Amino acid sequence: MTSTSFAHEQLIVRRGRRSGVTTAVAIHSTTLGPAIGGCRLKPYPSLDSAIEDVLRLSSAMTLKCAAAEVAFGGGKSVIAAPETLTPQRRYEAMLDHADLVAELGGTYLAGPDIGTGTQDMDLLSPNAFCATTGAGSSSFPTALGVLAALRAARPDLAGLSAVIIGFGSVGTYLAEHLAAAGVQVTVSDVDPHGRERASGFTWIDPDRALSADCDILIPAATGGVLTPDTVPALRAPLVVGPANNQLSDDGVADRLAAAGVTWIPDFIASAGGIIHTLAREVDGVPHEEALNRVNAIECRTATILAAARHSGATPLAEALALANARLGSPFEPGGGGWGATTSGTRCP
Ligand SMILES: NC(=O)c1ccc[n+]([C@@H]2O[C@H](COP(=O)([O-])OP(=O)(O)OC[C@H]3O[C@@H](n4cnc5c(N)ncnc54)[C@H](O)[C@@H]3O)[C@@H](O)[C@H]2O)c1
Repeated sequence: MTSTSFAHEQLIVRRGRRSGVTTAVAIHSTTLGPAIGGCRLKPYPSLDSAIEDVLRLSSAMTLKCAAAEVAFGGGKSVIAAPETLTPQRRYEAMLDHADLVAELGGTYLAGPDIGTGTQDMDLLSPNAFCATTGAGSSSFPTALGVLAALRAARPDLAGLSAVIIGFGSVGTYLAEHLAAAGVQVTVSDVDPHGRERASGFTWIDPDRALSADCDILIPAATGGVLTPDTVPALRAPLVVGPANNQLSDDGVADRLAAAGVTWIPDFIASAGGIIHTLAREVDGVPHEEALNRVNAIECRTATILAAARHSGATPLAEALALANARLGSPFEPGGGGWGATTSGTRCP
C-alpha cells in the first residue's frame, strides 16, 4: 500500500564494516516530522527484494503517520540477514545498523519489527522507540487499534465469526479479545507451534484460511495477501487486520469493493502501536490516555467508511485522501517542536 504522491527522500544501503551484513534505511517523508518505522531483520532472497521491501514499508509509514495525525513521517529500515546468523554476527550487524541510523542525526527513528525487539532498540537508542526502558511492546495497542477499526464497521460483534491469519503477538491478543466479545474465533499459522498455542480456538490450515466462510477475515501475518487472484476466493464480507501492505497493488481495493467486500485500509487499522508508543514516549501521557488515542481509530475508520458510502469511492481512496490532505497542509508543531503529536485532536 504505497500511494503517496511523491518519491522517497532518501535511501541508504550499506554493507556493515563489522558484520559484512547489508543494511538499509529508507526515508520516505519528513514532511510532518522525523521519519519513523520499524527495523526489520530477516533473510531476503536478493538485495533487490530487501530494497523493495524497505521502500514499500516506508511509504506505508508515511500514510500511517499522516492518517493517525502524528507529527512524524515515514521511514523503515532492514537488515538483510544471511540464512544463518550467529549471535555474535547478529550483534555486530545491529551495531553496524546503529552506526548508519546515528549518522542520519535523528531524521530516522527506528522501532522493533519482524526479527527485532526491545533489546535491539537499546543498541539503536537514542534513535529508536520501544527500547527496554520505553513504552513496551506495541502488539497490544496494535490489536486494540484493529478492534477499534472493526467496531466502526461492525459495532455489535457478539455471535459473529472471525478467522485470524497469523497467530503471532498481535493475532493472539486479537483472538483473546474477540472471543471475550462473543465472537467465534478460528486461527491459523504456518508455524507448527502455533497450533499447540491455539488450544481453545478453532484451527484452520493456512492454505484454507483466506477463503474461509466467516464474517470477518483478519490478516495478521504477512503483507501481499490480497491480490487479483485471491480476491475472488474470499468469502468474508469484511477484511480488517494489522498486517502491513495487505494489497498486492492499489487496484485490488476496487476488486474488493466490486466483490462486495469491505476492506479497512491497513494503514488506518494497524496504527495503534505507533499511536500508543508516541503518546507514551514523546508526549509522556499516561497509559490510559495513550489507549484512548488508539481508540480514536474507531472514529477515523467510521469517517472513512461513511465518506466511501457517500462518494461511492473505496475506503482506500477515502483513506488516501485523508492522509494526503494532511501531507499537503502539514501540522504546525507547537512549543514542543517536532515530537508534539496531535493524535486524537480531530477524532477524539
Ligand atoms: N506488532 C505490532 O505492533 C505491529 C504494528 C503494526 C503492524 N504490524 C503487522 O502485523 C502483522 C503481525 O504482527 P506481529 O507482531 O503479530 O508479528 P508476529 O511475527 O508475532 O506474528 C506473525 C505470525 O504470522 C505467522 N505467519 C507468517 N506467515 C504466515 C502465513 N502465510 N499464514 C499464516 N500465518 C503466517 C507467523 O508464523 C507468526 O506466528 C505483521 O504484518 C506486522 O508487520 C504489527
